[in-house]
Amino acid sequence: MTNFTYDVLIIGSGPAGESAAMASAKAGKRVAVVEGRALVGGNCAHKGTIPSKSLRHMVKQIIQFKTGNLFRETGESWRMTYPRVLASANAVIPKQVELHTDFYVRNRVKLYSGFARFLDANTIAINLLEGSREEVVTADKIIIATGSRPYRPADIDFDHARIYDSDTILEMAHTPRHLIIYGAGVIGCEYASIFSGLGVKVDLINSRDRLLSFLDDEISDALSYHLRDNGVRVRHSEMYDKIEASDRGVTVYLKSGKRLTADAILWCNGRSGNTDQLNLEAIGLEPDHRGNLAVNDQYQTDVANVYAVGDVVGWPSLASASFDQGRALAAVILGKPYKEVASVPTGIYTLPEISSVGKTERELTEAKVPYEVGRCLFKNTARGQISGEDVGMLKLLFHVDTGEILGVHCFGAEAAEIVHIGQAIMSQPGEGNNINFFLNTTFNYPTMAEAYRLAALDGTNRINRR
Ligand SMILES: Cc1cc2nc3c(=O)[nH]c(=O)nc-3n(C[C@H](O)[C@H](O)[C@H](O)COP(=O)(O)OP(=O)(O)OC[C@H]3O[C@@H](n4cnc5c(N)ncnc54)[C@H](O)[C@@H]3O)c2cc1C
Ligand SMILES: NC(=O)c1ccc[n+]([C@@H]2O[C@H](COP(=O)([O-])OP(=O)(O)OC[C@H]3O[C@@H](n4cnc5c(N)ncnc54)[C@H](O)[C@@H]3O)[C@@H](O)[C@H]2O)c1
Repeated sequence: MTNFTYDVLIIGSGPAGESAAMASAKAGKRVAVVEGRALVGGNCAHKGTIPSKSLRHMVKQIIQFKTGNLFRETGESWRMTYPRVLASANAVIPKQVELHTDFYVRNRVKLYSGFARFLDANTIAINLLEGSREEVVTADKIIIATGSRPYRPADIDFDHARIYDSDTILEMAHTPRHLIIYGAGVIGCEYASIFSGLGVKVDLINSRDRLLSFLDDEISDALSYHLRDNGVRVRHSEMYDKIEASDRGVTVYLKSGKRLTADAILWCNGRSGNTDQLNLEAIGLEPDHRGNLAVNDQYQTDVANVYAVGDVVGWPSLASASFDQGRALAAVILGKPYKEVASVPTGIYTLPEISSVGKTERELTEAKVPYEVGRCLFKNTARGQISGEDVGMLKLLFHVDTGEILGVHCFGAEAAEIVHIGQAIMSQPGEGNNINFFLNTTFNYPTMAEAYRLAALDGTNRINRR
């Protein structure tokens, strides 16, 4: 048998790479991780999930402060600058790095700081960040967990000071008065909430005819309403023709003939898998046009000992799923039972927050499933009234005949948290998944979770009235 330097070598220290590394190391494998950045945590900690969620948290605090009864009485009027809020938000990144670095140290995982590329299916050359040296290592199994980056079309000048993507927006050193956000996917909608919350005038340009069309229609409609209510100008079914930037501003020429001018533009239209620097030709792997790699249900690529997890395999491109994919892959490698990551809840940190799990009304209608809807408006919960966070709704979709919960859709305060109650019940086997759970269980009061009881009562009352 060949004597490799490592049993498992992982390229990338984001959630996918880290969880694969930890699970392999805990099982006694000799594990190494190669990370192109000087610090671990991946784009998740440095550019994506963590900084954007931290920014959003700060903005939410500012809004609460400005709109809270007590503070409003003081009559103070002030504006927070984006750089000031960003600096505060970014304080979480070093904490994340410290936490995650410790995981590698404690689990004796060798960390290489440098860029990895394949020499052959078992051999990696690492261009070390320190000393511009190259080191060559071998491994029995190699995991590609290199994540993704913002897609940058060639006709847009991303070097211009007024043109940002979701990475470079974290370096913007001023507060624009007017921002165009091009691309109304999850990232675009979240940043539209952040900037409108800071009082920036936002135009959100969507190439499709509704926002986040994978959501339940009612929730997507609610998001459109509330973004508009917060001052965002949402423009559907628009595509750019060209984008011009000058010292005075940036202009987006739309294919519809419209012309929008603002102080800056944030490009949020799609991401590409980080595969172009891996020298994949050396092992005969070819990514798709978005830079993503195809894998089978064991996260194995077309090269038997080379696997891929996280954003680089495409859907669902979430930190939450990436952690689980890494762990599932380690189980595959260790020959243990594993569960492919297939059902993932949605948690979208717009203002208001959105979360869902299971089927939408549209999907159930198309599949001809007889279902009923139970709703609870947060303004009708004691907790919503006390906290003042009374915008929002919990919606339960359940089978008319069996009571099986088929979908949970929520927007408003703590939506991404409370959806997990429904998710836990939906994952119970057999009759354990039933709307009656919420009628026969005593919840703490006053809580947002009480919304489940109220929604279940609403839904079952509709059926009982028939
Ligand atoms: C703005 C934004 C907000 C987001 N918000 C959320 C959210 O709220 N919830 C959620 O679940 N997900 C969210 N996501 C998605 C989430 O960040 C990603 O799904 C997650 O980071 C993917 O993890 P990963 O391990 O695949 O890779 P990444 O986190 O992308 O990390 C990959 C790492 O590989 C390294 N690397 C790349 N190539 C090489 C190489 N050749 N050699 C060595 N190292 C290399 C990179 O430097 C990077 O550190 C968000 C993403 C963005 C952009
Ligand atoms: N809270 C969260 O969970 C969260 C937050 C931010 C990002 N993310 C992850 O990051 C990923 C990237 O987010 P994003 O907002 O850049 O991408 P996205 O896939 O949501 O879409 C971005 C924009 O590109 C458009 N688009 C995408 N594919 C298209 C196609 N085939 N044809 C035409 N237009 C298309 C969309 O309509 C949208 O306007 C998401 O898939 C998401 O999983 C998650």
